[in-house]
Amino acid sequence: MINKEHIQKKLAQVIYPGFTKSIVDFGFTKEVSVSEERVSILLDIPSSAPEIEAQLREEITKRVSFLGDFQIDITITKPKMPRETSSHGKNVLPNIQNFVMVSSGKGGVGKSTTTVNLAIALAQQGKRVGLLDADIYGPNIPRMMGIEGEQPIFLGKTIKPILAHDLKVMSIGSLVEQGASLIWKGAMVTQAIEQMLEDISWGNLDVLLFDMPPGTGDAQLALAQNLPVTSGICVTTPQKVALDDTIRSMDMFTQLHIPIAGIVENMSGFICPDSGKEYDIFGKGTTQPLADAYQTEVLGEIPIEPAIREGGDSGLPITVLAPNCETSKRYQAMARKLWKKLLEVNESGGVNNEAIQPTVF
Ligand SMILES: Nc1ncnc2c1ncn2[C@@H]1O[C@H](COP(=O)(O)OP(=O)(O)OP(=O)(O)O)[C@@H](O)[C@H]1O
Repeated sequence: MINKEHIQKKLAQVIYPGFTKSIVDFGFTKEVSVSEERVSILLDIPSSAPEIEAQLREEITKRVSFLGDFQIDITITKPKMPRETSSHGKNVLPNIQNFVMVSSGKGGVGKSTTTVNLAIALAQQGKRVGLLDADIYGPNIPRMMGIEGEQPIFLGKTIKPILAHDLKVMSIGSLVEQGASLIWKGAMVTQAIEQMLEDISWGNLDVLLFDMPPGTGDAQLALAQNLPVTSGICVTTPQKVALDDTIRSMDMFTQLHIPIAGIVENMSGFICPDSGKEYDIFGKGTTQPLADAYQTEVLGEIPIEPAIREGGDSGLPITVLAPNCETSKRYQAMARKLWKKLLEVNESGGVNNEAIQPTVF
């Protein structure tokens, strides 16, 4: 007679579509019950895509029916499909359900580090994630993701993103000659962003994150004009001198009609690796009043941690190298908050970028 453990073993062989981990490793199997002639399985998955549900049903039925002749009831709960009308205006990437713009008021605050770890945390939670490095003035995502020097594959006119740590990744750094983009201004930036959006074949994704150049410039405007950006995140550090730049960044989201998901306070305190004690080096908790002023939240406080820098330099981000450490848990919590916000934006009617389209004289 088969029991729950037999079924669990079979479910542990079912790989979640598009990933390398199983539905059991992801924690998507919520209940398994077995009676004489019936097996009931309850799954809770993070994707609303019908093809994922269909693939899972087929794969589970195939594996479990191998154990004997009984009825298999599979219940799958999933987030609601975003309404077709949830976004209005121009959208050049309709196969992607959500777009997240990660910005910072100034350079060097840890914007790329945050984007990479947040994207990985979302993928670890079973989302189909893409990461586009649109930082034309300092594209460093390839190094951080361990794909430096890897050449993108061209399929006719389109470019295939590179797969790394369960993400689809593409960087402007992989597409233009080193240093060439440093002198781009105005229309050239707009053109480059538009070209990148058109040429990369992402396939179906739950979310695409953009690592933007620091500041509030042409790249941000070009992106928001071409896609209904579901949410914006501002990365900052706790020093008071960063405040004005952060305000500019938040105002930009408002002007571009981008719903703000929240602020990330990076380099917030220092956790001593020897004692585990936390010290305030640049300060800590200073961004909460700003979040309140913009009626948003602090998505997370990430401490200064040597492993974060080492992870960035070696191509093994901390969320991959040490997924259970305190900092990785904070990135995980941040990913959950972001996902909740994206669902809320879609539920409440989505985003409209019509008002920011270029005016034709
Ligand atoms: N919390 C942290 N603890 C330790 N090091 C960090 C932390 N956050 C970022 N760093 C390191 O700081 C440096 C700058 O980070 P990063 O490149 O992410 O910043 P950025 O804001 O994207 O910069 P840019 O403006 O050049 O794009 C990197 O070496 C990174 O590894």
